Amino acid sequence: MTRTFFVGGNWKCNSTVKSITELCASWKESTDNGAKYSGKPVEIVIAPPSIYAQTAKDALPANFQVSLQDCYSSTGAFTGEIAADMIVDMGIPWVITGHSERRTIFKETDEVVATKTAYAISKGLSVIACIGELLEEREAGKTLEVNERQLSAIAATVTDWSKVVIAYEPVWAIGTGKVATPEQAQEVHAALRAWLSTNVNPEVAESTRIIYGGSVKPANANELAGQADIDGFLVGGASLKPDFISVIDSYA
Ligand SMILES: O=C(COP(=O)(O)O)NO
Repeated sequence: MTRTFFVGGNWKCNSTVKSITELCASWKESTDNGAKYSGKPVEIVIAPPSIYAQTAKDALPANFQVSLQDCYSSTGAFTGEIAADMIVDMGIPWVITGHSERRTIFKETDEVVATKTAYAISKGLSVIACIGELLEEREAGKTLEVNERQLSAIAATVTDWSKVVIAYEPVWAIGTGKVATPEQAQEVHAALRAWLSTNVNPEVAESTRIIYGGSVKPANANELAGQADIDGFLVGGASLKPDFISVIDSYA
Protein backbone atom coordinates (compact mmCIF):
# COMPACT_ATOMS: atom_id res chain seq x y z
CA MET A 1 0.00 0.00 0.00
CA THR A 2 1.07 3.62 -0.44
CA ARG A 3 1.47 5.58 2.78
CA THR A 4 0.53 9.26 2.34
CA PHE A 5 3.64 11.38 2.89
CA PHE A 6 3.42 13.37 6.11
CA VAL A 7 5.20 16.59 6.96
CA GLY A 8 4.82 18.04 10.44
CA GLY A 9 6.12 21.33 11.70
CA ASN A 10 6.76 21.69 15.42
CA TRP A 11 7.14 25.34 16.29
CA LYS A 12 7.88 24.50 19.94
CA CYS A 13 7.85 27.56 22.22
CA ASN A 14 8.40 30.08 19.43
CA SER A 15 6.36 32.65 17.41
CA THR A 16 4.36 35.82 17.80
CA VAL A 17 1.10 36.82 16.15
CA LYS A 18 3.16 38.93 13.74
CA SER A 19 5.64 36.19 12.85
CA ILE A 20 2.83 33.65 12.33
CA THR A 21 0.92 36.02 10.08
CA GLU A 22 4.01 36.81 7.98
CA LEU A 23 5.22 33.19 7.76
CA CYS A 24 1.81 31.82 6.77
CA ALA A 25 1.40 34.53 4.13
CA SER A 26 4.72 33.44 2.60
CA TRP A 27 3.59 29.79 2.59
CA LYS A 28 0.28 30.74 0.98
CA GLU A 29 2.16 32.61 -1.75
CA SER A 30 4.45 29.61 -2.41
CA THR A 31 1.49 27.23 -2.45
CA ASP A 32 -0.53 29.46 -4.78
CA ASN A 33 2.48 30.00 -7.07
CA GLY A 34 3.10 26.36 -7.96
CA ALA A 35 5.02 24.68 -5.17
CA LYS A 36 5.99 21.19 -6.40
CA TYR A 37 3.83 19.50 -3.76
CA SER A 38 0.67 21.34 -4.84
CA GLY A 39 -2.01 18.85 -5.80
CA LYS A 40 0.07 15.90 -4.60
CA PRO A 41 -1.12 13.59 -1.79
CA VAL A 42 0.79 14.96 1.20
CA GLU A 43 -0.49 15.57 4.75
CA ILE A 44 0.83 18.75 6.32
CA VAL A 45 0.36 19.44 10.03
CA ILE A 46 1.66 22.47 11.92
CA ALA A 47 1.95 22.51 15.73
CA PRO A 48 2.06 26.11 17.04
CA PRO A 49 2.28 26.98 20.73
CA SER A 50 -1.21 26.25 22.10
CA ILE A 51 -2.01 29.92 22.70
CA TYR A 52 -1.56 30.59 18.98
CA ALA A 53 -3.57 27.61 17.70
CA GLN A 54 -6.46 29.69 16.41
CA THR A 55 -4.12 32.37 15.03
CA ALA A 56 -2.31 29.69 13.06
CA LYS A 57 -5.54 27.97 12.04
CA ASP A 58 -6.80 31.27 10.59
CA ALA A 59 -3.51 32.14 8.83
CA LEU A 60 -2.28 28.80 7.44
CA PRO A 61 -2.87 27.70 3.83
CA ALA A 62 -6.16 25.81 3.50
CA ASN A 63 -4.47 22.40 3.07
CA PHE A 64 -2.41 22.73 6.28
CA GLN A 65 -3.82 21.15 9.45
CA VAL A 66 -3.16 22.22 13.05
CA SER A 67 -1.86 20.17 15.97
CA LEU A 68 -1.13 20.95 19.59
CA GLN A 69 2.26 19.97 20.97
CA ASP A 70 0.99 18.07 24.00
CA CYS A 71 -2.20 17.33 25.89
CA TYR A 72 -3.42 16.15 29.26
CA SER A 73 -5.33 12.92 29.79
CA SER A 74 -8.24 14.31 31.81
CA THR A 75 -10.29 17.43 32.40
CA GLY A 76 -10.63 18.79 35.95
CA ALA A 77 -8.39 20.27 38.63
CA PHE A 78 -5.15 20.28 36.64
CA THR A 79 -4.13 23.93 36.55
CA GLY A 80 -2.35 24.93 33.38
CA GLU A 81 -3.12 21.76 31.47
CA ILE A 82 -5.04 21.40 28.20
CA ALA A 83 -7.13 18.24 28.00
CA ALA A 84 -7.46 16.33 24.72
CA ASP A 85 -11.22 16.96 25.05
CA MET A 86 -10.55 20.70 24.65
CA ILE A 87 -8.36 20.22 21.58
CA VAL A 88 -11.23 18.34 19.94
CA ASP A 89 -13.71 20.99 21.12
CA MET A 90 -11.65 23.65 19.35
CA GLY A 91 -11.76 21.68 16.10
CA ILE A 92 -8.07 20.81 16.13
CA PRO A 93 -7.50 17.28 14.77
CA TRP A 94 -3.93 16.47 15.87
CA VAL A 95 -1.72 16.36 18.94
CA ILE A 96 1.93 15.49 19.49
CA THR A 97 2.74 13.18 22.40
CA GLY A 98 6.05 12.07 23.87
CA HIS A 99 8.28 14.70 22.33
CA SER A 100 11.80 14.33 23.72
CA GLU A 101 11.58 17.77 25.30
CA ARG A 102 8.49 16.57 27.24
CA ARG A 103 10.42 13.47 28.26
CA THR A 104 13.70 15.12 29.25
CA ILE A 105 12.69 18.56 30.52
CA PHE A 106 9.26 17.72 31.94
CA LYS A 107 10.14 14.15 33.00
CA GLU A 108 7.34 12.39 31.10
CA THR A 109 7.74 8.62 31.37
CA ASP A 110 6.87 5.98 28.77
CA GLU A 111 3.72 5.30 30.79
CA VAL A 112 2.63 8.96 30.84
CA VAL A 113 3.20 9.19 27.07
CA ALA A 114 1.21 6.01 26.51
CA THR A 115 -1.66 7.24 28.68
CA LYS A 116 -1.79 10.59 26.87
CA THR A 117 -1.67 8.87 23.47
CA ALA A 118 -4.48 6.47 24.32
CA TYR A 119 -6.64 9.20 25.86
CA ALA A 120 -6.16 11.50 22.86
CA ILE A 121 -7.17 8.72 20.45
CA SER A 122 -10.17 7.84 22.62
CA LYS A 123 -11.36 11.46 22.25
CA GLY A 124 -10.98 11.32 18.47
CA LEU A 125 -7.62 13.01 17.97
CA SER A 126 -4.92 11.81 15.62
CA VAL A 127 -1.56 11.54 17.32
CA ILE A 128 2.05 12.12 16.33
CA ALA A 129 3.70 9.88 18.91
CA CYS A 130 7.42 10.63 19.36
CA ILE A 131 10.24 8.27 20.30
CA GLY A 132 14.01 8.54 20.11
CA GLU A 133 17.28 7.66 21.80
CA LEU A 134 19.80 9.83 23.63
CA LEU A 135 23.34 10.13 22.28
CA GLU A 136 24.71 8.06 25.14
CA GLU A 137 22.14 5.34 24.42
CA ARG A 138 23.19 5.21 20.77
CA GLU A 139 26.87 5.18 21.72
CA ALA A 140 26.13 2.28 24.09
CA GLY A 141 24.56 0.32 21.21
CA LYS A 142 21.07 0.59 22.71
CA THR A 143 19.34 2.50 19.88
CA LEU A 144 16.91 -0.22 18.84
CA GLU A 145 16.36 -1.41 22.43
CA VAL A 146 15.35 2.10 23.56
CA ASN A 147 13.12 2.89 20.59
CA GLU A 148 11.40 -0.50 20.72
CA ARG A 149 10.79 -0.02 24.46
CA GLN A 150 9.23 3.38 23.86
CA LEU A 151 7.17 2.10 20.92
CA SER A 152 6.03 -0.90 22.94
CA ALA A 153 4.67 1.33 25.72
CA ILE A 154 2.68 3.35 23.17
CA ALA A 155 1.51 0.28 21.25
CA ALA A 156 0.18 -1.33 24.43
CA THR A 157 -2.55 1.31 24.62
CA VAL A 158 -3.33 2.16 20.98
CA THR A 159 -6.88 1.18 20.01
CA ASP A 160 -6.93 2.69 16.53
CA TRP A 161 -3.68 2.66 14.55
CA SER A 162 -5.22 4.71 11.76
CA LYS A 163 -4.97 7.62 14.21
CA VAL A 164 -1.23 7.20 14.84
CA VAL A 165 1.89 8.55 13.16
CA ILE A 166 5.15 7.44 14.77
CA ALA A 167 7.91 10.08 14.83
CA TYR A 168 11.43 8.77 15.28
CA GLU A 169 13.46 11.70 16.57
CA PRO A 170 16.97 10.82 17.74
CA VAL A 171 17.52 13.25 20.59
CA TRP A 172 21.13 13.87 19.52
CA ALA A 173 19.84 15.23 16.19
CA ILE A 174 17.19 17.59 17.59
CA GLY A 175 18.22 21.21 17.32
CA THR A 176 21.88 20.27 16.84
CA GLY A 177 22.33 20.41 13.08
CA LYS A 178 23.62 16.82 13.32
CA VAL A 179 21.00 15.15 11.14
CA ALA A 180 20.96 11.36 11.09
CA THR A 181 22.34 9.94 7.88
CA PRO A 182 19.72 8.40 5.59
CA GLU A 183 21.20 4.99 6.45
CA GLN A 184 21.02 5.61 10.21
CA ALA A 185 17.41 6.77 9.98
CA GLN A 186 16.34 4.01 7.57
CA GLU A 187 17.85 1.35 9.85
CA VAL A 188 15.72 2.46 12.79
CA HIS A 189 12.58 3.05 10.70
CA ALA A 190 12.84 -0.44 9.21
CA ALA A 191 13.34 -1.94 12.67
CA LEU A 192 10.30 -0.08 14.01
CA ARG A 193 8.18 -1.30 11.09
CA ALA A 194 9.38 -4.84 11.69
CA TRP A 195 8.52 -4.46 15.38
CA LEU A 196 4.99 -3.36 14.47
CA SER A 197 4.62 -6.30 12.08
CA THR A 198 5.64 -8.80 14.74
CA ASN A 199 4.01 -7.25 17.79
CA VAL A 200 0.87 -5.66 16.32
CA ASN A 201 0.22 -7.05 12.83
CA PRO A 202 1.59 -6.80 9.26
CA GLU A 203 -1.26 -4.57 8.08
CA VAL A 204 -0.57 -1.97 10.78
CA ALA A 205 3.14 -2.17 10.03
CA GLU A 206 2.51 -1.53 6.36
CA SER A 207 0.01 1.32 6.83
CA THR A 208 1.49 3.27 9.74
CA ARG A 209 3.53 6.35 8.78
CA ILE A 210 6.93 6.42 10.46
CA ILE A 211 8.40 9.90 10.11
CA TYR A 212 11.85 11.27 10.92
CA GLY A 213 12.69 14.34 12.99
CA GLY A 214 16.01 15.89 13.95
CA SER A 215 17.68 18.74 12.03
CA VAL A 216 15.66 18.22 8.85
CA LYS A 217 16.38 21.04 6.41
CA PRO A 218 15.62 21.69 2.74
CA ALA A 219 19.22 20.60 1.98
CA ASN A 220 18.88 17.12 3.49
CA ALA A 221 15.16 16.36 3.11
CA ASN A 222 15.28 14.84 -0.37
CA GLU A 223 17.81 12.12 0.48
CA LEU A 224 15.97 11.22 3.68
CA ALA A 225 12.61 11.16 1.88
CA GLY A 226 14.03 8.69 -0.60
CA GLN A 227 14.44 5.99 2.05
CA ALA A 228 11.90 3.16 1.87
CA ASP A 229 10.67 3.43 5.45
CA ILE A 230 10.83 7.18 5.95
CA ASP A 231 7.28 8.41 5.38
CA GLY A 232 7.87 12.05 6.16
CA PHE A 233 9.22 14.43 8.73
CA LEU A 234 8.60 16.24 11.98
CA VAL A 235 10.51 19.47 11.52
CA GLY A 236 11.48 21.92 14.24
CA GLY A 237 13.59 24.94 13.43
CA ALA A 238 13.18 24.73 9.67
CA SER A 239 9.35 24.82 10.02
CA LEU A 240 9.59 28.40 11.24
CA LYS A 241 10.98 29.58 7.91
CA PRO A 242 9.48 30.39 4.50
CA ASP A 243 11.52 27.63 2.78
CA PHE A 244 9.78 24.96 4.89
CA ILE A 245 7.80 24.53 1.66
CA SER A 246 10.99 23.06 0.13
CA VAL A 247 10.93 20.34 2.79
CA ILE A 248 7.36 19.49 1.79
CA ASP A 249 8.43 19.50 -1.86
CA SER A 250 11.23 17.06 -1.00
CA TYR A 251 9.05 14.06 -1.72
CA ALA A 252 7.09 15.50 -4.60
O1 LIG B 1 12.11 18.44 17.67
C1 LIG B 1 11.97 18.31 16.47
C2 LIG B 1 13.09 18.54 15.50
O2 LIG B 1 13.65 19.81 15.74
P1 LIG B 1 14.78 20.36 14.73
O3 LIG B 1 14.23 20.16 13.32
O4 LIG B 1 14.96 21.79 15.09
O5 LIG B 1 16.01 19.51 14.97
N1 LIG B 1 10.76 17.97 15.98
O6 LIG B 1 9.72 17.73 16.82
